[in-house]
Amino acid sequence: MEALDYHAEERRKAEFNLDEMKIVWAGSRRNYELSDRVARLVASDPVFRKDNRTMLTRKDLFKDTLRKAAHAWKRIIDLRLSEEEANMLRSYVDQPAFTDLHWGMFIPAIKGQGTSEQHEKWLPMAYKMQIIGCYAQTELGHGSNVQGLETTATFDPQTDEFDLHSPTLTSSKWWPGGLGKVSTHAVVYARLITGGQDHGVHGFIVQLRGLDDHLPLPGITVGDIGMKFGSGAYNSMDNGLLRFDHVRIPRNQMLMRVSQVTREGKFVQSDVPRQLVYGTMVYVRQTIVSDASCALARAVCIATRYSAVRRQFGSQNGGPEIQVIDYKTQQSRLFPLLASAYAFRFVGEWLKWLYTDVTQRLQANDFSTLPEAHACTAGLKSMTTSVTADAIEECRKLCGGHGYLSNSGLPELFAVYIPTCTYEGDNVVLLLQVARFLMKTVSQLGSGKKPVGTTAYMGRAEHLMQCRCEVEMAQDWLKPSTILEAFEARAVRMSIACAKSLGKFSNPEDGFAELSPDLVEVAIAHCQLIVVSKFLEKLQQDIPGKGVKRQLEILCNVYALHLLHKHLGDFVATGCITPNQGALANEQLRLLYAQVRPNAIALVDAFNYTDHYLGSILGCYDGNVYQKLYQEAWKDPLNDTVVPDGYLEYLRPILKQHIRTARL
Ligand SMILES: CCCCC/C=C\C/C=C\C/C=C\C/C=C\CCCC(=O)SCCNC(=O)CCNC(=O)[C@H](O)C(C)(C)COP(=O)(O)OP(=O)(O)OC[C@H]1O[C@@H](n2cnc3c(N)ncnc32)[C@H](O)[C@@H]1OP(=O)(O)O
Ligand SMILES: Cc1cc2nc3c(=O)[nH]c(=O)nc-3n(C[C@H](O)[C@H](O)[C@H](O)COP(=O)(O)OP(=O)(O)OC[C@H]3O[C@@H](n4cnc5c(N)ncnc54)[C@H](O)[C@@H]3O)c2cc1C
Repeated sequence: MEALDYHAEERRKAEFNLDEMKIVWAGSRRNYELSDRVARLVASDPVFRKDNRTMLTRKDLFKDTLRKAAHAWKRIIDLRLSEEEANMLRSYVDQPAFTDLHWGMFIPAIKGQGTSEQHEKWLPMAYKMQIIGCYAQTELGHGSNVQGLETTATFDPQTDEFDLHSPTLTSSKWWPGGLGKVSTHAVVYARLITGGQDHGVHGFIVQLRGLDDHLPLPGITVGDIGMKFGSGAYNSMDNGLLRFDHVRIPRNQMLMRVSQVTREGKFVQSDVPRQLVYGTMVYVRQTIVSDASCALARAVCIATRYSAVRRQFGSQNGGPEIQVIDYKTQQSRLFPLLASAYAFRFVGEWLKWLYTDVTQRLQANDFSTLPEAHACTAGLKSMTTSVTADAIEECRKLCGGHGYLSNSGLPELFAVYIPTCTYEGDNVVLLLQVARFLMKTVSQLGSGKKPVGTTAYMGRAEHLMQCRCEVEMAQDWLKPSTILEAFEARAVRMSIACAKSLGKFSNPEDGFAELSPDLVEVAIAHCQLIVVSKFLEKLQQDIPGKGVKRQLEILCNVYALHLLHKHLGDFVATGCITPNQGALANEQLRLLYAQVRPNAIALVDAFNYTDHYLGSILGCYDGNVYQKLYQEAWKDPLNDTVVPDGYLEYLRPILKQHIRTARL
């Protein structure tokens, strides 16, 4: 008998080839097949069960994380999975763990900042997980201001060692994931001091725990920093604290690609830019952008499927009520998020390409594209995570009361996701980095230096400062060149206006501080332009499959026009469009929502998420929401007994007292 599918009718409405869309979402047929296979592997393995996660105590949750990580490692070895498949497997296990930091930061830090001898020594052990590492940069007193870190690494020429020390309480390392209970090693960021001179922050490989007994080595104090936001969620991670009391490490454990310390204690700065010490952050920021599309897609999948099942009001002649997805307000809140998920997917793909390109150039000692790579990763990390965090909460509201239930999957997704707005660079701090980059680009416009890459549009500032939007009818907003020019003109006009205001200050740094809220808006406008332009570029590609390209065009227009509507103030105030053209964009947006509507369920099916990964009753593939909610309620431990524990001690006396009082 065929399984019941409450979404069958919705699925029939789709106007495009779903299989081809799945391939577009995955990036290629190969990626799709790999990811599909690995997702099913995880979903069918009882060790990776996660439906009881939010009920566990911290200790049980942590042990469960260790168990899953060990089991994942066993599967990776047994099935001889490639590095790519192993990464997919860990992400489908969907439980933050020390392994994220080991593979995601410790190894990349050694790869990016270590010399070839250091690679040979450390990487094989790390790849086999004979050592487990973390990334220990942030301290109790400083996270954003990396140059303000206080831990010291003082070179002792007598012994050819560094002496690592935590001179103050605020110099205690605080937050590194995997540090609290697991890591045997860390890349520690500390101020390098030779011959009494401070050379700024550098990375050092430091062993923290014994490889036989797991006990902290002498001079090391290490532990977990405590419970974090929400239940389950990021509490599976042992974010840690760490103090050094004159811990000695050999000289060759300083990561020496960027600068070296010789046997005599001489500091040598190579011609590699010192910013490469920050290289691991650039790498992780790039991965965070792709992860944002996954998290956003997950929330949107849940809210879309549930919105098609949920009915409220409007029954006619005893017929069914209206599906809430048919309310225009629901569509105007949901469909831009659906479009954003696709937009972030494509910009994530492009950013991966940019990162690969900059890495290849760095290997060939070409550092020219590093500033742009930094600005793009910082800006897009900031923009996509802020949007996604807000979107998860919006999706919860789109699911009404049931969205607040833990088994909707949304509360835990929110709790696990929101720290992305803070870690790997606070989002505002990162946008200010983008703004600095933009102001520098504007200041060089007159110098004959042609802006390239994502700032190439600034080279057409003269035209963009005075161009007029030619939209006369709603459908004129469907022209890609019209959309692009509006976004370019808005970004350049906001940048130049800010640069002019900055010029009024005698001290540019004072100006930058004073105007920082405006500068953040400039950075956002620039990042939105990047996302819109990369979506439009994607549509230039040959995209096979019936109706697939058409759907993507609709989503791209929804993405761009909803931003235009949301930031209408910017577009009108800078004179890029008139208020009437803004109204036409909104009119077009409504028409686009109607075109998305019949395809909405298929567009979230294209994410190809298993029910296991989604972890949501409201988002389950078959849409059998009510029955599952009802069954699930009875599984709650509170329902193990009919009369709750504590009744005799606390409830009964009150109830009885009430009777006595009533009798008085
Ligand atoms: C749900 C399941 C999840 C599963 C995930 C699975 C896998 C994912 C894989 C990996 C992810 C792994 C784990 C994820 C989880 C948690 C990880 C969290 C880890 C952390 O959380 S780890 C700590 C991160 N902590 C920060 O993120 C600190 C932020 N703070 C900074 O980053 C800097 O401190 C800054 C930039 C604010 C100021 O720094 P500053 O004061 O020294 O610099 P200043 O402003 O003076 O700039 C001087 C010149 O350097 C240029 N410049 C700056 N940065 C550059 C860079 N990165 N590259 C190239 N150039 C750069 C400038 O553009 C300028 O250039 P110019 O001179 O040309 O203008
Ligand atoms: C879950 C989680 C995991 C983490 N994992 C790791 C890890 O593995 N390794 C590691 O080293 N670190 C880790 N961190 C630390 C993280 O990288 C830092 O918390 C982050 O970089 C933000 O720095 P901060 O805490 O100093 O924030 P602060 O800089 O103190 O931010 C506080 C406020 O000040 C504002 N602010 C700060 N500077 C400026 C400025 N110049 N201009 C305007 N506003 C400003 C910010 O916008 C923010 O609103 C983790 C953090 C979390 C939450």
